[in-house]
Amino acid sequence: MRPSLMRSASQVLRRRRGYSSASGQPERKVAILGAAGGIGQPLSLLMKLNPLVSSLSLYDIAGTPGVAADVSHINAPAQVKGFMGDDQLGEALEGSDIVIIPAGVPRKPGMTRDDLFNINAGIVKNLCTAIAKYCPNALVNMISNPVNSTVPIAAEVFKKAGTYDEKKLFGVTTLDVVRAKTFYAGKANVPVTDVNVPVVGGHAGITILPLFSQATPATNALSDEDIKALTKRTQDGGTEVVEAKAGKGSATLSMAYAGAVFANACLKGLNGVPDVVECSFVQSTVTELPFFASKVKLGKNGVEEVLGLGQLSDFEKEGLENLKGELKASIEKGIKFANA
Ligand SMILES: NC(=O)C1=CN([C@@H]2O[C@H](COP(=O)(O)OP(=O)(O)OC[C@H]3O[C@@H](n4cnc5c(N)ncnc54)[C@H](O)[C@@H]3O)[C@@H](O)[C@H]2O)C=CC1
Ligand SMILES: O=C([O-])CC(=O)C(=O)O
Repeated sequence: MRPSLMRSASQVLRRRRGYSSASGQPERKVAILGAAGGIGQPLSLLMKLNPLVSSLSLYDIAGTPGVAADVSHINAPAQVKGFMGDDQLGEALEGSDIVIIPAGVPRKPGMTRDDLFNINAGIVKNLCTAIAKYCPNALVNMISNPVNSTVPIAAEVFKKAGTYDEKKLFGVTTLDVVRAKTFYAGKANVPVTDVNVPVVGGHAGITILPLFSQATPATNALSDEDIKALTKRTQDGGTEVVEAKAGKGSATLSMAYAGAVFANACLKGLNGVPDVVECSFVQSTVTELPFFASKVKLGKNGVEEVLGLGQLSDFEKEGLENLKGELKASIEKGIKFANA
């Protein structure tokens, strides 16, 4: 066969198997729910730029035609489509490999993440009901706060629909890791791009537990007081941004970055790249709590393995015990809401 004919035959075969002819990567559809919001817009941009994405579906209750038209002009491979309103939610979701959810209201100064529960719990419940119907096999990346409750809500909705797979539901806590890395690098005076810090627990106040004793590159330049201050700054990172924005919302740009990092890790896992590990808030047996954030190995079906906590310092052991009460209450609040 002529080389050009051989090439086109293999392209047809790849397309039939769901492979993109151009890149040799599997076709991957990513949907973003809340795509016209403060996080949604820069996250849409970053996902359009991700070469692993072949189809990008941008859904919101308003504003998505403009965002989709804008992002679609970027000369990157992903095909972009905008969807607006309930009527178009099904089409937006159908065939999705990953659904990222940054839909809902953000904090204003003086509020806790739990103060968002009353509005965001209902939004997440409705969106997850649609996910169960239109793309029950998708990985779900939950960004909407309070994550400590919205993830259990999603799990309950999926259980009721008979579609729950604990390997496919993730609370996105990557921003805590991003912050811990940045703050550690600044204090330890090491190159930020080399830094790794696991962050475990949950995603609110003291439930955010960075494990600086496991940070790499290791340093002995930090005192116990330094570690305490770094821990507190990581736990209060969201509030630092909320206060600086003075009523105009919470972290959007750093969150879009973190959301894109986590979605990219999920895509790599789905595509069979080995040893992809990120921290995430998932169904867990690492502690006695039913959901917990820790390092997670990502694979072709989502969670391949929930990794343990490793060796903790006394300060971290104390932090772990102190966070359990609040985290348990937030999880139970979500479960109760979903079953009401
Ligand atoms: N997990 C994390 O680390 C972080 C989570 N967040 C959370 O992300 C959420 C979104 O934050 P922002 O983008 O700043 O808020 P935003 O208000 O700028 O955008 C939210 C978007 O959600 C949309 N929306 C509302 N109801 C919807 C529905 N039923 N279906 C689809 N879209 C809907 C709105 O139209 C809006 O475009 C908040 O709950 C915030 O607390 C924010 C930062 C970090
Ligand atoms: O603080 C907030 O409300 C938003 C958030 O979750 C974060 O920035 O970590």
